[in-house]
Amino acid sequence: MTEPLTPVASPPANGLRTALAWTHTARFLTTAARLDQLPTSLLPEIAFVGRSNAGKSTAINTLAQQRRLAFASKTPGRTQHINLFSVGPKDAPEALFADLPGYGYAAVERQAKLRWQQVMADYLAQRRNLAGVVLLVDPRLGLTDLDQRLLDFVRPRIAVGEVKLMVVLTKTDKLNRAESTRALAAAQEALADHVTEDADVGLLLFSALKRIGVDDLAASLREWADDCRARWTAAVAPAAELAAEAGTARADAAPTDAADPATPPLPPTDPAVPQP
Ligand SMILES: Nc1nc2c(ncn2[C@@H]2O[C@H](COP(=O)(O)OP(=O)(O)OP(=O)(O)O)[C@@H](O)[C@H]2O)c(=O)[nH]1
Ligand SMILES: [Mg+2]
Repeated sequence: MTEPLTPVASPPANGLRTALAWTHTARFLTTAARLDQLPTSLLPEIAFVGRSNAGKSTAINTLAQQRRLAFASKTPGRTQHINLFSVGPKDAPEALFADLPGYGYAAVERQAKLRWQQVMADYLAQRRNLAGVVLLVDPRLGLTDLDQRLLDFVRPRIAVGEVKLMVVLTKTDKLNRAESTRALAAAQEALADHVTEDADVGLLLFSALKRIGVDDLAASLREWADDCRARWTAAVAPAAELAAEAGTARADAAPTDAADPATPPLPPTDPAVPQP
């Protein structure tokens, strides 16, 4: 039986504090204009996606408790690269956040739109260490066709639980209680298709301005990262034992994004190292 989609529940207060302390460690790692320019990483990566101006960069800044870590702006289309941030101890990062360019901004010329659509499609379908997608949605617009098309790129990975999904309704400071309730119900309905037995799909009311949902989002992202690392370690441990028994080295086994995306990534044994 498929569980109905309910808004995420808050974990205990001490868990929230440690999760926020964890997201506060976010720092810039690198930027890339194309998928093949992104460093291969063995760390769980969490992508922030959504329409232009939805509040992706602001959400990252709020989680990081920094004003200008990710470049937020009133002008839509500001983020034009994939920007990566590492999270966790400096000498042993535990996850990456990826701020992706927004879509749906009318003034972007057609060629640029098509190019970015391809980058996003490739990223969502092929990025091997992708652990979760945070889809930021302006509740006054709801989930649009573009949002659904974006989700379609990653739908098979969400359906089997390989990639988790959190839909964050942003700027709820602009809504009254009744509007928030309606927005939640509409999003639940729009997401119904993605809720399968194995999928991990969450829904959250959020405001960077009023700090609504910030703690809960931090807690979910931390849990995703921990869960992913544990799963990857468990998946690889038997293979590593066999390899050790057979005396084979595993140094050449690092995942690449060109490889079969269905194969689970290897566990993060090393911090993310940008590669040329
Ligand atoms: N009232 C309110 N405004 C917000 C909130 N979050 C973001 N904004 C504003 O929305 C605008 C867009 O925010 P960004 O974070 O730059 O949006 P983005 O999704 O990164 O946009 P692109 O980089 O163009 O894709 C800025 O003016 C933010 O100040 C919020 O929670 N409440
Ligand atoms: Mg941005």
